[in-house]
Amino acid sequence: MLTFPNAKINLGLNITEKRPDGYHNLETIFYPIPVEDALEINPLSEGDGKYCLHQAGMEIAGEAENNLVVKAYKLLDGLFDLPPVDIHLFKHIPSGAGLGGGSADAAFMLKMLNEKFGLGLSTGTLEEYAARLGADCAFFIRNAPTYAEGIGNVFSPVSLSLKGYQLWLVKPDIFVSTRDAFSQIKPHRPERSLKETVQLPVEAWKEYMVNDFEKSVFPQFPAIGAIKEEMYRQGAVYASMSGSGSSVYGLFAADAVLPDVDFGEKAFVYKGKLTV
Ligand SMILES: C[C@](O)(CO)[C@H](O)COP(=O)(O)OP(=O)(O)OC[C@H]1O[C@@H](n2ccc(N)nc2=O)[C@H](O)[C@@H]1O
Ligand SMILES: Nc1ncnc2c1ncn2[C@@H]1O[C@H](COP(=O)(O)OP(=O)(O)OP(=O)(O)O)[C@@H](O)[C@H]1O
Repeated sequence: MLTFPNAKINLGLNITEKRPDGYHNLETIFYPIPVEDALEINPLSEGDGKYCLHQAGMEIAGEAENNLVVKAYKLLDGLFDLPPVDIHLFKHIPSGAGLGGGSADAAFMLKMLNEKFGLGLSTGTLEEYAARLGADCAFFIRNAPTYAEGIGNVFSPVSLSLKGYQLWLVKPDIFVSTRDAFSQIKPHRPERSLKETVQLPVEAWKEYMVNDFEKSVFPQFPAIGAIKEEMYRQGAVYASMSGSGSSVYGLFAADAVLPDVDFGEKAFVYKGKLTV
């Protein structure tokens, strides 16, 4: 069985307070985008292990047992004693990009195992299991535009469609540590909630919709801020960093012509139409 976990972007990201446990409460909107990994499971007949992970595409740091698709398998295996599986993961979504690629893989693995082995888990239960694997993971179960608060794990649906807009996404060859990015933030409540801001026309977002991480990340990595400026120079209706970076996206009108821009040899670049 084959599935295609997709990435997300953050539309706005307000970090509102630091919690006693060291984490931060925030509000953001997760929006699915058509940048995808490929993930396949087949019955595993050789050896006496319960899983075997084969990886291709972009490299992922860390051991196989720390891969979130393996963690997802182990979680359900612990509850349902699943048959052994052979896992193939083709990595196309850049990691450490604020695109939630690892979280997407984990959530899609849960959904695929549920279907393949007829576990009968409801969407709510899958979300609960996904949340154990990472705060962002649960979003990818429904995979629809979502307003998130708490530590990014308390969801409500948001009525919004960017279908038809062109997305230009650039992830430069720069690593931003999410933990460090959080540690440099002075949390505050925005003047108006993102829930209201997102209902404004997309043309007004530039003025009101903010990713709080930009304030600390751009001075440290000016090349990331420069990508956002380039997006606006090229006519973006709205541009922002996603999550804690380092990727930056621009939303462009359906008929805009997006030129070739050199963002560096190792930069990941995607251009395409939003489909939801
Ligand atoms: C900022 C977002 O990209 C928004 O989409 C995500 O919430 C970040 O999620 P992530 O990359 O999966 O991050 P995690 O691996 O959960 O957390 C990394 C580190 O960031 C800090 N962290 C994370 C989430 C949060 N709400 N408050 C925090 O302070 C913690 O120090 C944590 O140890
Ligand atoms: N299947 C996976 N794909 C990518 N990274 C994985 C995976 N499993 C575990 N990881 C680990 O998770 C880390 C973060 O990866 P991810 O692709 O989710 O990045 P991110 O863009 O920072 O996500 P976020 O939007 O949640 O900040 C990687 O550095 C890697 O060590």
